[in-house]
Amino acid sequence: MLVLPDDWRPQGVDDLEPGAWQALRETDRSVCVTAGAGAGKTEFLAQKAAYLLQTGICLPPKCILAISFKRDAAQTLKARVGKRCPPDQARRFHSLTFDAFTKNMLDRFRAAIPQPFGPPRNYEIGFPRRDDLEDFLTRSGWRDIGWQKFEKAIARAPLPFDAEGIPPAWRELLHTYWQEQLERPTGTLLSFAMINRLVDYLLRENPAIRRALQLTYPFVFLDEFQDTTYAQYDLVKSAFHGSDAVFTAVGDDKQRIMGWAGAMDNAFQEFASDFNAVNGALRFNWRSHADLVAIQQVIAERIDPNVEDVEARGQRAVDGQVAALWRFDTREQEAQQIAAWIDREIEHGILEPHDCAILVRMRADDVEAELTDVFAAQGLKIRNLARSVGGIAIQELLAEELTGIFIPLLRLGTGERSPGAWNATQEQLQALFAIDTGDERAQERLQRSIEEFSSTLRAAMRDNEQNGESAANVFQIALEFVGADRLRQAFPAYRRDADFERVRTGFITLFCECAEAVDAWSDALDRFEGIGQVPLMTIHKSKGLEFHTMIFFGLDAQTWWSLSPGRDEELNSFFVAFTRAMQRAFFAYCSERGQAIGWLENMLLPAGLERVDGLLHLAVGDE
Ligand SMILES: Nc1ncnc2c1ncn2[C@@H]1O[C@H](COP(=O)(O)OP(=O)(O)OP(=O)(O)O)[C@@H](O)[C@H]1O
Repeated sequence: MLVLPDDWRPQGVDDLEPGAWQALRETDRSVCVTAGAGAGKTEFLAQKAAYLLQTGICLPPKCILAISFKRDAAQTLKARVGKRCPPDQARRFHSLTFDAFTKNMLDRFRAAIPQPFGPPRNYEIGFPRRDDLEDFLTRSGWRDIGWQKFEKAIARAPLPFDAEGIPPAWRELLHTYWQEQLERPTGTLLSFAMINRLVDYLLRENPAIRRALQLTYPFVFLDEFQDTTYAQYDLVKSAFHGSDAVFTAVGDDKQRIMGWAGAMDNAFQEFASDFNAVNGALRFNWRSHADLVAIQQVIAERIDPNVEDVEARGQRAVDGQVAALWRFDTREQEAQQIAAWIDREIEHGILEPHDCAILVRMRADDVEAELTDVFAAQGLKIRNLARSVGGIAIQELLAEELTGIFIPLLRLGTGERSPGAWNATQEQLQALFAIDTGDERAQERLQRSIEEFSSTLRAAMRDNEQNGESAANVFQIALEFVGADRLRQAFPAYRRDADFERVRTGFITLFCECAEAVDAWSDALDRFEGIGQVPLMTIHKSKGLEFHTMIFFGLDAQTWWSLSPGRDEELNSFFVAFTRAMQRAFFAYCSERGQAIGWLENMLLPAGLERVDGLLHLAVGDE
């Protein structure tokens, strides 16, 4: 059932701000929306997708392509549209990361890439390190140019290097590098930067593929546009420039943290001029309350003295300090008192463990080792999202399609009532088995097969002792029910063996580990998802997330050595992390580890933050 555009209302939220309404109704020409942290950019894109699909402005078989930078951002967007639109509409919303989009294109149209650049089907994906590039440059007699400059040239130079402006000697160097990677005796090795160049070449050389892409996607969303690299932007232009595609680009210059990786200096201006886009702006912050927003603005002004005022829409739900600098004498004291503080907050019903994130500058594994026992003594469990399980980081694994399908599916076997898991399974399998929502008989058949599956799974979980072996077995039952082939066909990201195996192995590894650690299957699945655990992550990986309370851990001059004025991106990263807090943000450091960061204190103390020496008075339960 379609809705008239004038009758359409946002779903899941009461309303949108005026700027968002304007940008949502802009469906004939491209629009470029700038907005600060928590302004609801992701939410706005989800609402705009619902608007286009539910009003029929984007009618079948046309689809919307949404490109994000991070896997969790792409997943969040997809989930929000999935919640608001019936499956046959939600299926036409394709939310992918930039890398997933280019890799899908390569895997589908590899054969159309002109030789000698077309890679074989079984290429491997690699992340060349400094040593690899320096080794190549040394062998080629070009060491003096520096590996970083060469890395940039690989990422930027359009294939087949015949563009004006590329000097002949560079052409030869790049060509030799590509040939080496394509013809390695152990198999072709491509980086995502190279995949981008291949797809850009593919689109420039094949008007029919380009046209098909344009016909499929009359609407294209670009999330976190501030981090678009020159190479990614070239590819967007190769794919859509000159077409009727209507773009909606959203972003925030203050959250630009990928300059080191080649992000454009002035992405918004270039985009607005190339795609004749109108500008829009969002002024609200729905995430954080006014007291936190006031501090955010102090940091924002450091990044951009002309920053616009923001209207805080979050409601303050806590008493006492919402931000402070916590100073400790020793590391032991620091860990113990923070654990005691979190425990007390949980006891008072202010927090759930997973609402309180611990953010570190780097080396989350070391911090995990440092905190685990101290937290355990307090009855708390740390969930290190950066930890790798079977070759994939837990944070990445949790955002995988496979995880999204198998967690609710496995919950059906635990014997606990879970309408959420049942509905999620039904919706996902409906999409996976391509069942039409109007086909009642097919729906009934699906229902029956889910019932049969859940009783088989229940028996397997009930009749076997819960351990790693039985967990692997239970996962296998679920995989056979869904069908590995079907799954891999439905998700292009899993088509190559290596990609599917990496995720499958990661899932089994973590699931087995969780099954060993607790006694009930439902607890194992909760543990897998991080429910009831205190998340630990690096500030870089906090982008796009939000938490009730955040504790920046080890915020001393040594650990955060690079966070200094003049290092714009470090300040931007810090701003991104700080703006994840809905209610409170604390900065902890201890004298044993290093000095306080002077410039940070100089910025935050005048903004109203206090320095608190130790938290002992709080840990004993005093209010
Ligand atoms: N119109 C709205 N009404 C109420 N809540 C909203 C609205 N828009 C967004 N929110 C809520 O505000 C929070 C921030 O929204 P969202 O994640 O979309 O912001 P964002 O601009 O993408 O954030 P950031 O760039 O800081 O990651 C979320 O919890 C979201 O549910």
